[in-house]
Amino acid sequence: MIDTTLPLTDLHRHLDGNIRANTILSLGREFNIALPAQTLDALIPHVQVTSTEPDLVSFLAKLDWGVNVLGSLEACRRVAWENMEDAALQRLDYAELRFSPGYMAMAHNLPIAGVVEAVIDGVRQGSKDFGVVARLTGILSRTFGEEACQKELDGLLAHRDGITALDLAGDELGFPGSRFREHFRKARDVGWRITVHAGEAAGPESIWQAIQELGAERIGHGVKAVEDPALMDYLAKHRIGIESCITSNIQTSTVSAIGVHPLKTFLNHGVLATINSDDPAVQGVDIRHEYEHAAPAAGLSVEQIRQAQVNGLEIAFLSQEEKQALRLKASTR
Ligand SMILES: O=c1[nH]cnc2c1ncn2[C@@H]1O[C@H](CO)[C@@H](O)[C@H]1O
Ligand SMILES: [Zn+2]
Repeated sequence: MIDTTLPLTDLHRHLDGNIRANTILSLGREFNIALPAQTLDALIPHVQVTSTEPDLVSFLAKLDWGVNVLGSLEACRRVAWENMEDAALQRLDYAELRFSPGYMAMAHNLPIAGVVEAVIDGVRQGSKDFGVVARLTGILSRTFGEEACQKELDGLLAHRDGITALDLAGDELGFPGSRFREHFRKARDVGWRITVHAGEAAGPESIWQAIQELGAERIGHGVKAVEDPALMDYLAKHRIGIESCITSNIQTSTVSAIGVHPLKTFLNHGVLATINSDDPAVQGVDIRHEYEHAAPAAGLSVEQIRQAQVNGLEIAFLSQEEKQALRLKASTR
């Protein structure tokens, strides 16, 4: 189902939602952190979603052990580098990795700007070592409020050249985008691209808000857009990309069953929708699973899956020249 003559992209992957269970064990030992289990098998249920969670916030709690073991900046660098190794193992040509430096810094009170620097460094090194093109998106974790997000933004701005875009993630219902207008104005002022998690836990109004007030050029999840025909038309007309993450949407109970996932509706409507992973290690899936199993189960035809793959490069935060280089590489392998 993956067309190997086209670049394979993953535009929506949380680097801090993709910390290997084995690495959690190893860092737990290194920093003497009492983990809920000492063996891989026993740890899995604590760090991985094994069935559907009742809502987004319960799902997000599964990411906590991964960041709780980040006891040093070197640990942050390590998980960033391992994310690039994972990207290569999954045969990605292009990975957009996102991370919340404030969330990663929290448990051990690490300097936020230091976390940003360590992640940039780990991803750069990994990109070289494994030959996968990567870009980084900074996340403001809305769950911790406006002030914490301002500190997070400052840390990201301290290394602005290593960052391509800004995103807003976390508890969408409790912390609406309207609280973060100023943060995103600053991000646009320094020339960052904008993508926002919206229409996942909240309704279509949250997607309108992200576009009109935060300047979102792409939307993470956006599942609730199908409830608003005018929004569907707007997304298609203005080429606002949708980063769909099918398995994630089932596990967070955002979508009630895989057969009714709206990705095929987006594609039928001419929306630039794409297939992505979200938090692979926490979900127990990878991008290939999303293309080969989740997308067909969500009712996508072979042609629609191919269209989603084409869209992945189309809406990537890359220049036309960078996209063309990736197309050429894929078409001649
Ligand atoms: O599916 C998701 N929806 C909303 N927020 C998410 C999702 N997965 C992870 N995060 C959030 O992203 C930050 C870490 O990168 C954290 O704020 C985490 O809660
Ligand atoms: Zn996400």
